Amino acid sequence: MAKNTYNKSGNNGNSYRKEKEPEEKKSTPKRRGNNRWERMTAAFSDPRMKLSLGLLLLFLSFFLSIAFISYLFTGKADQSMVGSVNETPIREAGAETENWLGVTGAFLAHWLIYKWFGIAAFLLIPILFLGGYKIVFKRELFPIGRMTQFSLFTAIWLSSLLGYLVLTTQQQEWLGFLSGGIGYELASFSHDLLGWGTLLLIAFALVVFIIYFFNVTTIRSFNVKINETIREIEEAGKEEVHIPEVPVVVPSQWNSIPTNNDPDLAKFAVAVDKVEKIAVEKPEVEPVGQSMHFETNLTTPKRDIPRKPTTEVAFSIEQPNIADIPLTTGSPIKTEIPFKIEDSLPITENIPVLPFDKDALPPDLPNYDPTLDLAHYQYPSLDLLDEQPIEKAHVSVEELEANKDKIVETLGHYGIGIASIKATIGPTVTLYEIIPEAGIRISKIKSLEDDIALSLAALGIRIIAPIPGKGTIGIEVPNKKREMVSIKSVMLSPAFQKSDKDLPVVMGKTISNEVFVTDLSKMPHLLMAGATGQGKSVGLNVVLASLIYKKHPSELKFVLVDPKKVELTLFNKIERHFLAKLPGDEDAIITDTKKVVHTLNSLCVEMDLRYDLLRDAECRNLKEYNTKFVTRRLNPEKGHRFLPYIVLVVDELADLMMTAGKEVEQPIARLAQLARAIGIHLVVATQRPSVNVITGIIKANFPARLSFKVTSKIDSRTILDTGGADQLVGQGDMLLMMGSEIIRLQCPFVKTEEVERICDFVGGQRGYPNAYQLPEFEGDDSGGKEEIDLANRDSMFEEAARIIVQHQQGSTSLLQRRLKLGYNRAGRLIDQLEAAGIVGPFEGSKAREVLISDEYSLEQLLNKMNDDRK
Ligand SMILES: Nc1ncnc2c1ncn2[C@@H]1O[C@H](COP(=O)(O)OP(=O)(O)OP(=O)(O)O)[C@@H](O)[C@H]1O
Repeated sequence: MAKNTYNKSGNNGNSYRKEKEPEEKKSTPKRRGNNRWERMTAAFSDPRMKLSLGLLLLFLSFFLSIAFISYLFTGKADQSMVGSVNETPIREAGAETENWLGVTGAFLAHWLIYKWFGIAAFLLIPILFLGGYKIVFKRELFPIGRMTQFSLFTAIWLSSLLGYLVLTTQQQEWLGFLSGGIGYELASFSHDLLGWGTLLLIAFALVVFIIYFFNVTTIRSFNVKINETIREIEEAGKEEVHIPEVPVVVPSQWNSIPTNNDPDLAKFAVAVDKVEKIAVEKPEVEPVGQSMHFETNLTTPKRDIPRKPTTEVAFSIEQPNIADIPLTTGSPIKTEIPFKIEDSLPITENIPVLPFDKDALPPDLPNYDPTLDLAHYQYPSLDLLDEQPIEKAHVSVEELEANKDKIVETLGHYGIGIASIKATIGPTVTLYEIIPEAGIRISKIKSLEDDIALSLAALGIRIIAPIPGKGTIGIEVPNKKREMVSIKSVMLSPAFQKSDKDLPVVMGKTISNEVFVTDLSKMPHLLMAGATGQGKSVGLNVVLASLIYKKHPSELKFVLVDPKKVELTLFNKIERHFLAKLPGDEDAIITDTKKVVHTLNSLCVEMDLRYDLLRDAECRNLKEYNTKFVTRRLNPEKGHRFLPYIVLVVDELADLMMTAGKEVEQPIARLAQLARAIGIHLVVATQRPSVNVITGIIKANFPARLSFKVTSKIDSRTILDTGGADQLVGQGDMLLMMGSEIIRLQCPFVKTEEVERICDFVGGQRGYPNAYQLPEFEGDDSGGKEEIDLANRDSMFEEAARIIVQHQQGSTSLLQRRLKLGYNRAGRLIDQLEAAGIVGPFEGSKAREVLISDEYSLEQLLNKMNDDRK
């Protein structure tokens, strides 16, 4: 890895050295000769002089080229003239000379070729040309130093070789120009000493020159050099894009996204558009949260070099520390990459660094099918339910007329005139809708409710004044002979059969004999009340049966709480299909109050886990999340899983509230408040709808409330915020309040044997190996905490501390997920963190308070702990 160095002297070099003291500062006296030398160098540094010198060298190179070429043809003829040039007047000599460049051309060629280097003298020409070109055009066509070395060696070496040729052929007169005088003399001298060994010497000289010239150190690298040279030539048409050392800051929040094969390998991409991808192997990486550096060269064909910074560079980084980075969905990291192509391109603006989507799973995978684990599961059929004799509610014309007359008469006693009256016969009651004469106040009619009931001599008169959305006044009068609404009859209805609701529940029949199907996921929780024997247990069975009929075991789990210990035991049989329980518990149906508290808190933990998953997946609710999971857009290796709905059924809240009070109230309220989005729904029943059971906080979080007959108006108000439930006629006659609307319904009847048959049918099929496991909940009742020895800290203590502080959330489940730990170890870690003062004490279902606010303070604390241990 190249490191940026700097030069204290302030120049741009990469080396650091002391600058020499300026000569002037030395106190030695100046000599006169120095002045002349300075004037000369000053004259040569004059740009005009430089240009003239450069042109002179270029001129000489052309001059010699012509003179030398001419010499090859005229050299012989001019030889005698050159030999007698001192004795012959210059004009005469000029007239005799045949060289194209006159006496000077002939003279220079004769000396340089014939006398000195032979034809190797031609190698002087490129030296002169390159020197002149460099001075004139301020550009180097070829490294002039290397060219000079090459030319001088070759001139001597070639003339020696040719000299040896001339010598051994004894053709000096004819061939002497090939070797020149120097070559011939060297060859003669060597021949006298070595004989034909001269050739070996010449060959050896060539090898030594190559070694030095190409910087060869071994024979293998010699080959490599040649290959490199070949490659250099091949790459001559390419230009190099250099991306200098770039700091890429990995925020502490960002995730490592380990690969399947190599958990230590994290990948990042630098998007610069187009060009090609390049992988950088193992650049140095500093710890996460700080910066890492990489440097790379992009080689790309010249024509593809973008004028704008449009390159994509992908590089992989080995990060030994990255396995412990908390996994979160990372947003792109931005960094600045100065991007240069030989000064010709502008430096780029911000180039985003994007994480590779490793979340993306192979696109050709089919959708995930949650039902495949129990692919042969058979939904229960309606044949399991009893055929009920069709006993329609029978209200005779006489009964209708008599009731009508009584209503008109009773109201008449109180001065209320009736404009019109009509009757609708329901399964349990008949609704008389009346339109009073003009000027009658509705509140007056409502206040006469009891008097009218007395006059009609029947129980269960309910006055609805006015009927919402109709503007009429309703008087519900129980039928003398009521209709039994069988569960089979309502389940057979298209409203239930064709329902596409997420959690469809058939609630019963309305006053106008319509089957009423509701969606529990929309309710999203249901509070049920009713005096004993009025149909609550039947109602709960109807809810459970509806869901079992419509959902696959992979989509729905029940948590059943039955303090009465008898009502829900039938559902034990479907434990491995539809029930959820705490790990290690034998019974799936919870009857013990202490276990109820644990289970409720465990559901709160499950809720928190689910919220984390939804947040990671950037989904707003369970449906979106599951859709994303099914379509393979969530990676199971990151903890994502298909999330079934969980329906918590509590039969008899009153018992629990009496024995556990707040311990039960808090988690129920918390679940009711928050659990709707993550698919946990509550159905809570009580026979005592008093304010100490249905507390304000519980009531406020259950917008959907259902009441069977209750014993008093006060109870009715407690559950429904209005009277009316006390006027019901029992046996499944009920009022359902959803928001501000109250509907009277007849709950369907399901016998215990029918429920048993359904459970036998489901339970008789192959199920999951176990009930659905709820997360373990760490209660504060698990006996006194053992003394925590911080000297023997868990090996993951520091990582756990960092995660907790980074997220500012002291939760065991967070550690479980981030560190992939079992509950017990994560729990121990939390205890140690508490002992170390990093998190606060246990706070029920809420996450513990984090006492360290930032990572810096944490590191200080950790360092201190490490020092103490030493
Ligand atoms: N929907 C219904 N249709 C007809 N009869 C019903 C209906 N619901 C309940 N009954 C009758 O009322 C009886 C008592 O019902 P259920 O056991 O559901 O009452 P409960 O409210 O659960 O009482 P407890 O609180 O004592 O358990 C049933 O045995 C049945 O005869």
